[in-house]
Amino acid sequence: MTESAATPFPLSAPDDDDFESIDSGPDNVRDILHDLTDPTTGELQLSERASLQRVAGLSTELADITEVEYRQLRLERVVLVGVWTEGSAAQARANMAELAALAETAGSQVLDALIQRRSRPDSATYIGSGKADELREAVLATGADTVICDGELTPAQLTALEKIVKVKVIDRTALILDIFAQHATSREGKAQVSLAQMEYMLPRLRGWGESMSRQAGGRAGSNGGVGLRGPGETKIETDRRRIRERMAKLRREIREMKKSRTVMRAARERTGIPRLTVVGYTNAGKSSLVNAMTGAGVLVQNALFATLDPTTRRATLDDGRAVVFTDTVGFVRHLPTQLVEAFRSTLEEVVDADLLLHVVDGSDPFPAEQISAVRQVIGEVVAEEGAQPPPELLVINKIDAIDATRMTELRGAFGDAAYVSARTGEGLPELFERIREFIGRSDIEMTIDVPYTRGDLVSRLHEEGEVLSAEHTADGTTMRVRVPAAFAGALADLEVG
Ligand SMILES: Nc1nc2c(ncn2[C@@H]2O[C@H](COP(=O)(O)OP(=O)(O)OP(=O)(O)O)[C@@H](O)[C@H]2O)c(=O)[nH]1
Ligand SMILES: [Mg+2]
Repeated sequence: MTESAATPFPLSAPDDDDFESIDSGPDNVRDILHDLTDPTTGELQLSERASLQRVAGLSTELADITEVEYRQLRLERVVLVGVWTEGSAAQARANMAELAALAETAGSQVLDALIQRRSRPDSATYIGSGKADELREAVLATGADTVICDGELTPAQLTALEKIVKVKVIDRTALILDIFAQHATSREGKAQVSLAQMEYMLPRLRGWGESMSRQAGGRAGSNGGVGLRGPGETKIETDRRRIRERMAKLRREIREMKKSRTVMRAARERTGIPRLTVVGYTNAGKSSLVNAMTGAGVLVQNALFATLDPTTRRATLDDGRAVVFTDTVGFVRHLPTQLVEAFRSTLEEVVDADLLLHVVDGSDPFPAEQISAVRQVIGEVVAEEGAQPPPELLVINKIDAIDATRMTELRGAFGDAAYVSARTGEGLPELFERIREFIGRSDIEMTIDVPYTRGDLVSRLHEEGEVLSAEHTADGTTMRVRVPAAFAGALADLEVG
């Protein structure tokens, strides 16, 4: 066994100050990784490189195999591979279709997809070794430059599989991180994604580091101490330390950004305007629904994770009452834990909501799976915050795209849901009615005397509550109102009788 072949990640020496000027953002992760992997300076002992050249059209891609995950990876021509451990064949196919959609969202062209049925992923190579040879065939036949596995692989599995297929192998986690890196727009979002990427990268650096130090030890005849250690190991130690430092800095920055967002949120809370947070699986139509309900220009795209930063929009219900909608990042099966962690502060919007509108793509073949994936993430976030989950209203969207039979099935499965089409507007009045009903539940009816000097209160009453009757007197207006409990407290002084 050639140890050198197990080293797909040569680490070269970037100058110390390369790390100083990095500011938050996926670009910088890219820079760091580029620095770490500059193929012109490092110990490129990858014997496979020679064999790669046999692959037509790949000669310009040679540098890529030695580069790490993320942006500098050209995810252009990919073969997908999955291990099907449970569920029906249709579900397994749907999972692969989702992986294909994710890959395309990241900018790749999917050339082929292979699934292996087995009770659990192979501990050494994820798919069995026979299948790995087949995968190699598929890579050769299609001229793919990357293999994407539908799962989270250990660093050792990635390395072992890469050795067999001889092109870059990445896993679902790296793919999702990549998409998030491309889509993050706010400073906070970018910082969070960078942090998640580094968290993902760190143990993988270690994995490669270990294989390199073994190799160096072998060459030196033993683990010969300082003078005889391989250059790779020392380098990796430095790199890891720098990445840790960078992560600590990012964490501090994120904490600061979070503070200012908390202030903004507290201001919103004080108004007492009901907060509706729109959650759901990626591509379910959350942003479309927010647009349809508020007329706001929220980004809609037939792409996964189009929305990464929560957007808040105000809308007015039929009775004149104001509500605030927050559109959130979509969820997906096996959302990488690094990302759940990174987006925890953003997902706090979820915990704080008065009502969750859980949007579901009614045209998806397995809506129940999407629903449980979303609920699982919400459950984690809520548990972490030590809070109670807010009440949830299921909203089955895209009913324009399904036939009557499907509709009946859905109604059978999710009887209590609201059925809408953000596209055609069908069902939206009923949805508004459901929201109104919900919001009205905690209302308190009272009669108050509002002095003429309190014009501000009158507009607030219309916005946050309902004015049932108003009668003008010499000093002001006597009003019968229905208001949220929080607001009722502030009106106690004015209450009549
Ligand atoms: N047929 C149909 N398509 C819809 C409907 N609502 C949304 N879509 C489409 O579904 C795709 C995703 O819509 P978005 O609103 O971006 O979905 P999202 O849930 O915000 O997605 P992410 O932000 O990526 O998680 C777009 O192509 C929309 O045009 C609908 O009611 N009917
Ligand atoms: Mg969206």
